[in-house]
Amino acid sequence: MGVIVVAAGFGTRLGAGMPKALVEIDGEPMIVRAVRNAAAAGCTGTIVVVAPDGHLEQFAALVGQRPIIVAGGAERTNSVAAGLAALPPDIEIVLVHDAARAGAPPELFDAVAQAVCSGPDAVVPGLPVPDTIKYVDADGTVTDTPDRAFLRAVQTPQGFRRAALERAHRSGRSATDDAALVERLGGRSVVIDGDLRAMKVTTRADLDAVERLVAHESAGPTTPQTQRKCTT
Ligand SMILES: Nc1ccn([C@@H]2O[C@H](COP(=O)(O)OP(=O)(O)OP(=O)(O)O)[C@@H](O)[C@H]2O)c(=O)n1
Ligand SMILES: C[C@](O)(CO)[C@H](O)COP(=O)(O)O
Repeated sequence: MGVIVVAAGFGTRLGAGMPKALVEIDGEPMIVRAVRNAAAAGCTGTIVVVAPDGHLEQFAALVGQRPIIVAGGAERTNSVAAGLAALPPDIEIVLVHDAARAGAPPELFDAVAQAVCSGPDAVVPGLPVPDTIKYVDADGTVTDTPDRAFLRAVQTPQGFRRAALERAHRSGRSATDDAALVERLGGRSVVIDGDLRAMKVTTRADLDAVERLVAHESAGPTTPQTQRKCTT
């Protein structure tokens, strides 16, 4: 299995004055934490890190020898495509992960990989949505209130049959997640249980929340970060 860790965004909404993947959580850059968690999953073979153009050497020094490092593009979709192009040809299952979700644990990578092996084109971890969601039109008039029992807030890593992901990227479309590209071409995409630790750092408030989550975890019993067995 290959894992593409997209880390080429600049983190405008966080406003840290550096690429977001270099911002530290508990004293460790997000890219280091994300790659360590991906590498600890038993199913992981090749790792590709997609870094901001102009920062490749800096990222290579942080993540060590194992990952392949490539430059990203203007949009997240372009960065995923760059990572996909760098994967060795024999890899058939691909996970796409945001460095901004650095706390996603190794067991989530393995759960996604195993679910892909059971048949669908795309597998997405997701959590129930606690708020009531409204569809609104341009002037704010509510056009619908979907039943939240059928809604999930989706995370990464998202897993794919490589052929389905490549086909989706060849469509030339853009989307905020890769599964949507697969779904638009009629691919079967399924949601499995997500994990709170995979929350995304977008704003300063998110970074503070993740720091609190990590502090809370390190105060309790720890999960050993040993190499896990892959059953796919
Ligand atoms: N051109 C881009 C844009 C985003 N990403 C990556 O996609 C993930 C999710 O994107 P987001 O959280 O929106 O990150 P940024 O684009 O950095 O944030 P912002 O929109 O605030 O600038 C991040 O790990 C980010 O590094 C990427 O590799 N290439
Ligand atoms: C892929 C993603 O993390 C799933 O929730 C999300 O869609 C990324 O969106 P962003 O706007 O690039 O943060």
